[in-house]
Amino acid sequence: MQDRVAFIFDMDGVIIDNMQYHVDTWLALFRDKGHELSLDDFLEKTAGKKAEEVVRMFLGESVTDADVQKYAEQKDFLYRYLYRPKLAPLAGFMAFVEAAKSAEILMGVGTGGSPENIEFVLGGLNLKPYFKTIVGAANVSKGKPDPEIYLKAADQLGIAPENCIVFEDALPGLEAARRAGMKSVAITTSHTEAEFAAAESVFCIAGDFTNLKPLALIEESRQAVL
Ligand SMILES: O=P(O)(O)OC[C@H]1O[C@@H](O)[C@H](O)[C@@H](O)[C@@H]1O
Repeated sequence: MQDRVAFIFDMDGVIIDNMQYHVDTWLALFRDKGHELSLDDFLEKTAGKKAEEVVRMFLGESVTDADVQKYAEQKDFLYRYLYRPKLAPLAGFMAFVEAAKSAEILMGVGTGGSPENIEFVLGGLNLKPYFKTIVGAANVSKGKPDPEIYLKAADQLGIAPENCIVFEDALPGLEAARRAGMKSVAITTSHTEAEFAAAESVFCIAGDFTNLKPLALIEESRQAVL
């Protein structure tokens, strides 16, 4: 009998297409603090990190812990305010998780998002019942590309890392999956297909979930030699 497989979904950029809102609100926050950032690679540097890590990355160690917390909350409040009217699952996602549920595939979420942002997305879209575990920024000491988020999710699902398939849109997230020993499906909401060329854990690239079928994907991951 073949080992049981689990799906672990990144949240932002995979379950919903919102990463531009995170970028815009981060840049607004830093502008407000006197730092005009116009980095092409902002997303690559920050996606999937804990918000506190992102604040420290650009404002340094001189900021107090209380201010780091306050700035992260200000940015996330603005993000939720701006993104709320657009809140919707990525195309095909609902049918995909319904099919995975019918096939009794265990599912979890591994995100760098805060508890408030997780509730906003997964609570707001009534998605929480699909997931046996939801690991977020508050549950780990390090955000992506550290593998801690994905390893913790695998552990809570009770599935060995090599039998977990990660769904990711961000390069640090794919690196986290690789370091966790997991294969990945790359979703092109934040990057082009070409930008995933060096991502070693990726066995499948898709724009959204419309053409993805859970059991076919598991078969494809088993055949993939990475
Ligand atoms: O893509 P993930 O892991 O769901 O990460 C979401 C996080 O990604 C980071 O880039 C943002 O700065 C956070 O604010 C956001 O919550």
